[in-house]
Amino acid sequence: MINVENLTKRYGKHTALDDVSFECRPGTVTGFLGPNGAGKSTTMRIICGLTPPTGGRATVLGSPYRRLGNPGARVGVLLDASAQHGGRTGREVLRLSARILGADPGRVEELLGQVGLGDAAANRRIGGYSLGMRQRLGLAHALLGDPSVLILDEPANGLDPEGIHWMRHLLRRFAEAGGTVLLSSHLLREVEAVADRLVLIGSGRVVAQGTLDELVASSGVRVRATDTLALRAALTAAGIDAETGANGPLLAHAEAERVGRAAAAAGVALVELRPADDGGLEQLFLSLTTGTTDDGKGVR
Ligand SMILES: Nc1ncnc2c1ncn2[C@@H]1O[C@H](COP(=O)(O)OP(=O)(O)OP(=O)(O)O)[C@@H](O)[C@H]1O
Repeated sequence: MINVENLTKRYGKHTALDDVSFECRPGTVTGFLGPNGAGKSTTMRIICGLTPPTGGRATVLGSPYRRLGNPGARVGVLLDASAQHGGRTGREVLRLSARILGADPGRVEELLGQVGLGDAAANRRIGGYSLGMRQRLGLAHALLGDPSVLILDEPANGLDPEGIHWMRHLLRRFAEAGGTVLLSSHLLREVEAVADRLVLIGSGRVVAQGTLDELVASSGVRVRATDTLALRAALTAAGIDAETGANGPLLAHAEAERVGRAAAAAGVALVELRPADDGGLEQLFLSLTTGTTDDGKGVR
C-alpha cells in the first residue's frame, strides 16, 4: 500500500508539486502518467524518502519510507537505472546487494534469468550496458529482497518491444500475487496496457485519476440521433456539454445514462450511444496535460 497525501514541493518560487494525493492498493498496478517535468520523479523521490516535501506526507506499508525496517526487503525501488557503479558487473552488483539485504544468493541467479540477462551480459561491466540492459538489471535489483511494493520510475525507457512485453507480464504477475506497483511513464500507451488505475499529473497537479473504465467514461460518450439539432438542444437543456465528434456523432461530457435520459425526455430518437473509448482517453489525457510540459516535448 502506498499513500500520498496532499504533497506539495517548492523549489524556490517554482511549485513542482501542488497538493498531490493518491493511493496504490495491494493487488494493483497504478500507472503514474504525465508529460516531462510534470512532477512524477519528484513524487516518487518523496515517497522513497530521498526528497523532503514542503508539505503533506507519503507512507509505504503504513509508515514513512525512512521509518521502515529493512526497506529493501519490503519495497523495491527503481528510480534511475544509470545510478549503478559502471565498473562492476551486473552479477556483482546483485550479489553485493543480496548480501546487504540478507537475501538468498540463489535469488541472484534466479532473477538474472527472470529479467533476461544471460551469463554473458551478467558478467559484463555495467559501464558497457545499453539503457535497456540497465533497466533489466534495475528491475532485478528492485525484486531482490522479495518486496511487496514496487516503485518504478519510467522502467520501460530504453526497452525494446519484447522487453516492454516481458516487463508488463512481470508486473501483472507481481500484482496478481498481491503486490502493489506504482510505475511512471510519459506515454499513455505504455501504461494503459498494464495499469489497473491511472493517476494523471500535469504541472505538479493531479488532473484525473481512476480505473481505466472510469477515466474512459469521464472522457464522455458518443451520441447520434436522427435529428442532431434536436439532440443538441436536449443536451443543452439538461446541462450537458457536447461537441461535434470527428465523424458525425456528438461527444457528450456525461455518463451514457444521463445522456439517454436527456434525449428521451425531449423525445429525441437515438441511433448511437457508446463510450468515447480509447480515443476518448487519449483526447482526455492530451487535453488535461497539453501545455503542461516544461520542455515543449508534449506527450505521445
Ligand atoms: N532539484 C530540483 N531543483 C529545482 N527544480 C527541480 C528539481 N527537481 C525537479 N525540479 C523541477 O520540478 C518539476 C518536476 O520535475 P520532475 O523531474 O518531478 O518531473 P517528471 O514528471 O519526472 O518529468 P520527466 O518525465 O522529465 O522526468 C520540473 O519543473 C523540474 O524542473
